[in-house]
Amino acid sequence: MSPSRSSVKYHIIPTEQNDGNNRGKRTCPKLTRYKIVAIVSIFILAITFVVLAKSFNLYQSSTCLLNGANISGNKQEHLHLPHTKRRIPQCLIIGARKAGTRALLSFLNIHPDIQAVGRELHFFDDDDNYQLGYDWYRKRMPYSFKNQITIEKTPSYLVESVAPERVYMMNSSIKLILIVKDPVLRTISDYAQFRENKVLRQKPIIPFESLVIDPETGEINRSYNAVRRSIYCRHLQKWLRYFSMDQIIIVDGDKLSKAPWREIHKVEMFLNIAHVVNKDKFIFNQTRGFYCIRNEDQSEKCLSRSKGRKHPDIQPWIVNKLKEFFYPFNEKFFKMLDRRFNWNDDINNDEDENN
Ligand SMILES: Nc1ncnc2c1ncn2[C@@H]1O[C@H](COP(=O)(O)OS(=O)(=O)O)[C@@H](OP(=O)(O)O)[C@H]1O
Repeated sequence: MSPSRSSVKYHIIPTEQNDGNNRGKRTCPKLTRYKIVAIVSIFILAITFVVLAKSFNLYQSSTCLLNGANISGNKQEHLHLPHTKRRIPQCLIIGARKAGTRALLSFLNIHPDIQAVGRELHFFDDDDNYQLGYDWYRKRMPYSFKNQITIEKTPSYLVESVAPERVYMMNSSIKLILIVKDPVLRTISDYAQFRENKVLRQKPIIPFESLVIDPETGEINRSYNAVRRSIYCRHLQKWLRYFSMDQIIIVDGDKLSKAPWREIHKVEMFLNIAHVVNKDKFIFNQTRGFYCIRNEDQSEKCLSRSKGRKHPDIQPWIVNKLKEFFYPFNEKFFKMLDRRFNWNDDINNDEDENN
């Protein structure tokens, strides 16, 4: 006989939820609440840890860039770390063109207290750029911490007459770096660049002689830009109308090629920053004939191929003529600095300064 529906008895099986006093209520026992609090706390701690680790990592990688990987590029310019902002430079490399300005900037940029602008911004010498204002200029600076010095280099600032006053109006206490090399070598280097550009564009090459020698007088052509740029005393004079000599450091470009750490040490002192860029930071590259930056992994970072290019052979009589020509200007320059360079050492020139 099959049991009738009404006679079947169903028993409720007690469960955790519907058992005893707690029947029908969702409760959270004390232990579980603690568990939740603990899990949430661990989660928050983990997130904090990840955020901290990330910013530390970012800082490390930016230091790495500063420590050498950034010789010709300007990668860190785009790194916007917390507490950094773009600042108007507190220091400028004003020239001289072809004297080693790029090497100087790149080597200084190894220093953690320095942020260098990779590009030449031509702000103070180019009217169109200057019209764009300080904000345009500032926006082209790399991000920097408060304690870091921003440096910009544009070698034509040295020779463009408008530049000193404009720089002074922006910051009268700015620090200026002028790197110079033997004016004869500098003139030839200037020509070598001009010549290479012609070759690359497949344009006719004008010989050095026809540019540097005035065909009418047979003397040095003073209006040839490569010559004009090497008359350092004239350009420095214009800067000294606005700035005192203790705001300007003169770097020896010839020495910078041979032992960069020595010249950089002088600049570190001038900028009141610790001596960091020592000999260990460089490797001599035999093929290039120049020092390159030693990266942390011991690899080297050299300047681009446009630096240290082969110079054309210049006839000795032209070289001698150039030496004689620059002699009095060099003497004047040495007097202004109260310091001599060896550029005039092999010349017997009894003439008084006549320029
Ligand atoms: N370490 C290192 N590597 C390569 N080149 C070096 C270095 N140190 C100094 N120099 C010299 O720098 C010269 C180029 O000068 P600038 O950088 O001022 O040139 S520019 O005005 O920016 O075009 C360049 O001139 P050239 O040799 O005529 O090419 C070099 O002599």
